[in-house]
Amino acid sequence: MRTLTADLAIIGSGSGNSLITPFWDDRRVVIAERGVFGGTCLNAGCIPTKMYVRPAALARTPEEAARLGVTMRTESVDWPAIRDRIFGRIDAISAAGERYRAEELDNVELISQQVRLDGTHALLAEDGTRIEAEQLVIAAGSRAVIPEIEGVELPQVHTSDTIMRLAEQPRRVLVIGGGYIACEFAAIFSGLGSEVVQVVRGDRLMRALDGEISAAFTAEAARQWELRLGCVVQRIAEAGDGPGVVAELVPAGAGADEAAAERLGFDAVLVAVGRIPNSDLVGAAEAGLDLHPDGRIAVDGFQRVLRGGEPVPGLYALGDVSSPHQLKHVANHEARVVAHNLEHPGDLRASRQEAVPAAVFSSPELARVGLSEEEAGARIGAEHVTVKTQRYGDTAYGWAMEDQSGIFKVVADRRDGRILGAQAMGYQASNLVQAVVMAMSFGIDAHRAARGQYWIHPALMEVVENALLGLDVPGSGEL
Ligand SMILES: Cc1cc2nc3c(=O)[nH]c(=O)nc-3n(C[C@H](O)[C@H](O)[C@H](O)COP(=O)(O)OP(=O)(O)OC[C@H]3O[C@@H](n4cnc5c(N)ncnc54)[C@H](O)[C@@H]3O)c2cc1C
Ligand SMILES: NC(=O)c1ccc[n+]([C@@H]2O[C@H](COP(=O)([O-])OP(=O)(O)OC[C@H]3O[C@@H](n4cnc5c(N)ncnc54)[C@H](O)[C@@H]3O)[C@@H](O)[C@H]2O)c1
Repeated sequence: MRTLTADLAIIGSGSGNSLITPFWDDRRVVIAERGVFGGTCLNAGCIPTKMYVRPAALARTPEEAARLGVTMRTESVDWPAIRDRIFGRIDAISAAGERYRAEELDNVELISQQVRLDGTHALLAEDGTRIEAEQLVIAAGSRAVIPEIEGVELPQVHTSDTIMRLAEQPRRVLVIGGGYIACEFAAIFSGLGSEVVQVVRGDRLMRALDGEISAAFTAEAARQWELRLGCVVQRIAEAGDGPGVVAELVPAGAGADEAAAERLGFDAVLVAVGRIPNSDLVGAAEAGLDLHPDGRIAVDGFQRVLRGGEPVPGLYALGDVSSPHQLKHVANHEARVVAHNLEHPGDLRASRQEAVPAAVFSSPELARVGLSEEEAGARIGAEHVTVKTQRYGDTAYGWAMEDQSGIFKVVADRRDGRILGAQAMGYQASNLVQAVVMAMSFGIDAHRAARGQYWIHPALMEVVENALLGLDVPGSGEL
């Protein structure tokens, strides 16, 4: 059995890879990766999905153009060309990153295997290699939940890991789920011209969002692709007469019912019903680490892993394996915090928990930060909450776009004007929400944010200005 000793050992080459700063040049580092080098965001997450979102949005352009008096037509979509452009770039970045770590740095050893904790400061690889480390970081990410549906193991059934690499664009796609991944892929495939059926257990999409935004988004989605709300897939089977599958849909809660089942044919199925932390793959429970009920590794404010409620010195976790957010910008931030704490154990920094934004790059785009109206009411009492929902269509740029659906909702405490959150649906929603992220992060109240700066006229950002001006907060109405 080989034993390696290291100053730092890292599980996971996603956000974990960024921990290897110049500080470690004269120290020994081991990084373990069981899958493709570079992690989820690069290889199968944020980056390739958004590289599909853009061509899908372009393919939808004729609809908007028609409202503005311009006649356009999307002639065709070349799926293999789109796919190869995306993965031609991504696969090369992943391979170069792996080569750099494996071959070009004398102080870093890449273990391309699954590793498990052996206690809190050692790892065991599949080939028996033992790695003893003074400090250790668990950055093992999360993986797709596979629902218990008969036929889910068929090759036509995909997760987000595989669906983007299909050889051909599917003519008909079944999307199971109503969250981030399902809503992004439903928009991608429908934009590119596939027939999409999205099956959701509940009565609306993106239920985690503000009720008003999620209801408006559900209506917009239903206009663009087929939505089956209050429905579940009870079985998927080979079609028999071709390469596709047949899926049986039944009302949610109905139980197995042959007679009530509706049978629909598809070329591909995407299951997107959530992601679970990879704490089991690293043997976190066996090592005695504290776990949340959803399987996340428990950490303190400095990202130190907890064991029996106490931080384990020199053991950190970051990203999807420990975060409730499962977002890349959160994993990146936590990696910067952990990088600092590894290098300065006597001067620990805490990770930021406030004003965490997120966007869903669907059609239309969605974005959020902070509390929804319902959450704010529960937190400070509904009587103290003031909200404003600003329609894009009631601003100058909204007229230019002839926008019919965009909305930007902001929530504040009417007593002191503190901004509590914002949610948006529409063109560039993710960029618009960033203005509120900035105000919340730097403690700028709603009136100051609206009136304490210039807003470029007639930019789309005036949607945010008008939303802030519409709140009933101290100072509102003043020039
Ligand atoms: C389809 C999709 C789209 C997304 N889009 C966005 C987006 O637009 N914006 C956004 O903010 N977030 C998005 N996300 C979420 C984002 O990708 C994740 O939050 C982020 O990548 C998590 O980073 P991480 O470093 O925690 O984990 P990862 O990047 O997943 O890295 C963990 C690595 O650890 C490895 N590993 C696990 N266990 C072991 C073990 N025992 N031994 C060795 N190696 C191990 C894994 O193979 C993996 O490579 C998306 C996710 C998906 C799936
Ligand atoms: N743009 C982004 O930032 C982005 C994009 C994709 C993914 N992500 C991250 O990845 C995470 C995982 O994405 P996701 O879409 O898989 O999860 P999600 O939690 O966003 O949505 C899961 C959906 O599946 C449904 N569901 C759960 N169990 C089910 C079952 N057994 N049968 C049918 N439906 C079921 C839920 O009701 C929900 O609609 C997200 O929460 C997000 O943090 C982020």
